[in-house]
Amino acid sequence: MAAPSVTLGIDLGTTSVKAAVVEDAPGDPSGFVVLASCVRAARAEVAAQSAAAGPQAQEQDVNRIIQALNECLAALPQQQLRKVCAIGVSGQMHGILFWKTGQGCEWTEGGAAPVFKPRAVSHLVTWQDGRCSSGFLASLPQPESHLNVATGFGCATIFWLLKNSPEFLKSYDAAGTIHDYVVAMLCGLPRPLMSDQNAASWGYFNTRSQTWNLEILRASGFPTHLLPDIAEPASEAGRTSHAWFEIPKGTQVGVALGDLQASVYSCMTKRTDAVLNISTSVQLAASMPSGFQPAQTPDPAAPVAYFPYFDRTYLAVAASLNGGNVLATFVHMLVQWMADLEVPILRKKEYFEGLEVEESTVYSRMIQAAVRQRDTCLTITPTVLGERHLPDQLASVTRISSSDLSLGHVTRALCRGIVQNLHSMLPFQQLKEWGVERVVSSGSALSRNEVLKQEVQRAFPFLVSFGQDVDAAVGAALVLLQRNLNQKKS
Ligand SMILES: Nc1ncnc2c1ncn2[C@@H]1O[C@H](COP(=O)(O)OP(=O)(O)OP(=O)(O)O)[C@@H](O)[C@H]1O
Ligand SMILES: O=C(CO)[C@@H](O)[C@H](O)[C@H](O)[C@H](O)CO
Repeated sequence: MAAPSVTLGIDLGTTSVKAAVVEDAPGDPSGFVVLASCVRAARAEVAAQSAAAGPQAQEQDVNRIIQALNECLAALPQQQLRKVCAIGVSGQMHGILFWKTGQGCEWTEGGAAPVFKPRAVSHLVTWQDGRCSSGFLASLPQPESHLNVATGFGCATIFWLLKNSPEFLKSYDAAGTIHDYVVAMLCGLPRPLMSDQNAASWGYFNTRSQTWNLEILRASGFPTHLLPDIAEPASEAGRTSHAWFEIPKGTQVGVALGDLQASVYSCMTKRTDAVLNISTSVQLAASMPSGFQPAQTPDPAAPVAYFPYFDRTYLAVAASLNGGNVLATFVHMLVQWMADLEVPILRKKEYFEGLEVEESTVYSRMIQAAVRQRDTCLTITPTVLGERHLPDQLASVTRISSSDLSLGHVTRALCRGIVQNLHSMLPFQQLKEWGVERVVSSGSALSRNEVLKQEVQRAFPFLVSFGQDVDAAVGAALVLLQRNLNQKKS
């Protein structure tokens, strides 16, 4: 049998959903070609289901995420989808949604294309959720894991719901990340499967033994039946239970990856590469030598964490919570100010409190202004979400002089601040000590922002090569493609 070579990759990000159709190309230097790709904004933010979650809550409507996914699939060339033999999925890590087994979705096959729609599902409580205060986290049992537990991690969210909304939890009997949910729905899985990459991102998971901390969790009354079964990342989760767009029923679907690992996989070609991804958040990752094992107890103050990669290897990662989302917050603030001041400009597509504003126009004007403003003394520490190792250190602006207040100055200072904040977490010189020779970058917040690119070039003591904006989707496809090719060879 021919190895499946046309593979669909999907990345369910915080801001956008991306899809890419990738084919094996032995003649190409990279070994593959991207036949087609598509990105759609999810615009999924919603008010929290529980009022007790407070203003720090961050939830997304799963219907809107799946709608963006459907729009992506509909926009891809249907004749290429017909050739898809395998589907790899990745997405925003740490977050959690709940559903009722057997009722998580409904398939409609009568319309233009067969699709599934979410049914008995909760909102997705995302990795940006801030409902678990430092005090609440300190009250939780100590995990038996090298990774600490932070707000926005699936298990912390379950603990919070157990305390504040126990009735809500009783309405559901399955849980997963958004990408685990999509895999479970595509295959009609009775119980969701989760890779160690995503399990580690929920907390209370031991990567060495590949098991959840069941005893510790049970002793605290945690509903352990909500924890998914563990399986190798990109191993076969199942086969599509229905035709999906033009993708045939019975197509192989891989166990979902974390978006961090998928982005890294798409562009780390050598062990001496480090990967810088700037999308909604930022990650700077370098691979640890095989055999490396992180210390078995978490260090809550450490800005660098070790995330499981493939084949029991680890990535050393500075995962900053403050990346493109900081620029997005600034854009929302400007738009809100324009609405408050009733400035009748930029009337086009998006509604904001009655005023229609095209956000992409705001992005392009502020980026152009900062391209012209090549330097600034204005200093912005952009940590509006805090950091996992410093949750209470919020953003600040210093060295404000009356000559440095233009849009160009502020945008340049914001972009510089994002890069400097990352540098404070993992000094770039450290990469050299780890043997890194080159930095490859990914993420659309970077690929679409010339000023951010300039600041990256300025700060890194390396050549930085810039990638495309659908990297995690390409990575999700590639892992599966290469796994299938290797299985064919062996
Ligand atoms: N028109 C634009 N021009 C430049 N940058 C933009 C524009 N629109 C959004 N952005 C930036 O892109 C970021 C989102 O990037 P991206 O679409 O890669 O996110 P994502 O893949 O959903 O994120 P993640 O993978 O972290 O979940 C926004 O936070 C914002 O900073
Ligand atoms: O940015 C994300 C989602 O859009 C996250 O999944 C990050 O990848 C994650 O927070 C981080 O990289 C690891 O903690």
